[in-house]
Amino acid sequence: MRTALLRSVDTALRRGSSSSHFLRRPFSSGSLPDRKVAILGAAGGIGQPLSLLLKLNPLVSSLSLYDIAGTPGVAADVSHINTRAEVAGYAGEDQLGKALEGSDVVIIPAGVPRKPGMTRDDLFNINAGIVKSLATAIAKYCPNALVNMISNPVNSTVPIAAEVFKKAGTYDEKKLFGVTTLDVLRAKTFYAAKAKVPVEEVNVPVVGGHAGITILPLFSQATPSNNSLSHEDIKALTKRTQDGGTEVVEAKAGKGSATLSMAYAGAIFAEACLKGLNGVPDIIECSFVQSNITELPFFASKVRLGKNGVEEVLGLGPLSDFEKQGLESLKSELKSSIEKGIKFASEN
Ligand SMILES: NC(=O)c1ccc[n+]([C@@H]2O[C@H](COP(=O)([O-])OP(=O)(O)OC[C@H]3O[C@@H](n4cnc5c(N)ncnc54)[C@H](O)[C@@H]3O)[C@@H](O)[C@H]2O)c1
Ligand SMILES: O=C(O)C[C@H](O)C(=O)O
Repeated sequence: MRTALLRSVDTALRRGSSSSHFLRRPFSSGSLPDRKVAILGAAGGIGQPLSLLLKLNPLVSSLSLYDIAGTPGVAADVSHINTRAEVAGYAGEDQLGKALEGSDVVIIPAGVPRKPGMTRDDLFNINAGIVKSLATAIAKYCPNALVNMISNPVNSTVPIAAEVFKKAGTYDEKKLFGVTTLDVLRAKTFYAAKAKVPVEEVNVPVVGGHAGITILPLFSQATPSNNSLSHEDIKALTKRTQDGGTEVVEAKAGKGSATLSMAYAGAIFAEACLKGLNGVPDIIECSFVQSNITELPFFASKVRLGKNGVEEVLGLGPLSDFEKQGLESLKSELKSSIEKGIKFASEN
């Protein structure tokens, strides 16, 4: 029973991403380099399942779980799982340095989630300060780590972190990522159901940013293609992907936003970063990064990951007229969210 369960989890996880290999058994960690991953906000709704998924990942040798409180319990719990990663829990600001020291990848799901009726930007006032203080500590204790920003509003928190790193003299644009993987998972899931194609084979790039209309799925590039989808179908799929976060917030009715699907998305993206660091070729994921593929200074698109983080920001590829229109419409909102983050970091 246990073996059958593990096998089906394994298959599901591996199918979720072409690059994912969680739980592949048997695995040998003998030839894998040591990699420390820190999760900031590890006791939260995303942090806990994300800690579990990373404990299951053989690429992780050291898992550092930090939060303002509650992390010793989470760490003790996941540490009993018989996988490679050594787990340590750190609680409170005086332990943040220790949690971060030596990290190769830092994942940040720290901050408040939405309630029904709120936009992601409504979280700015609380989360901007949290992200700023955590970025300040990263600049001090692990300036070379790849930073995976999950905390919302991602369109502003990534520019905030960039400004903090610039001020500290540690900014490397190749090492800062807004995690938009959940948008990609949603686009794949919704497309597969509508196009009636096997979900594990689907690929759909999602570009732009991570809020409302700034989330732009490129269904014209979806594979396997399905030419029988109408313009109305594509419009509906686009809207559902853009509103995916809100769909979960409303269903949870005041108990937060996506946590389980986000933990899975965060684990996929962190694994892609680790594979890139380890020199595995052709690791490509969408992410919100410093970019010059449009006139905006940060933009989500496909990026190739390598030993130093972003190896190449890939272009948008051919867009349908509907997508071209979506791209033009998202620019002003995305620009002002980016500027809001930069302004906050420079004034505070
Ligand atoms: N990028 C995405 O696609 C995506 C998806 C889902 C949620 N999110 C965002 O992720 C964030 C977290 O969501 P959640 O559901 O896990 O919330 P949560 O409230 O369940 O957990 C957040 C955790 O952050 C901790 N925290 C607060 N301040 C901290 C600090 N200074 N240092 C360390 N930890 C701190 C809290 O103690 C808590 O444990 C929210 O901002 C949410 O909007 C982003
Ligand atoms: O929607 C939210 O507030 C959380 C997250 O950004 C999501 O897309 O699920």
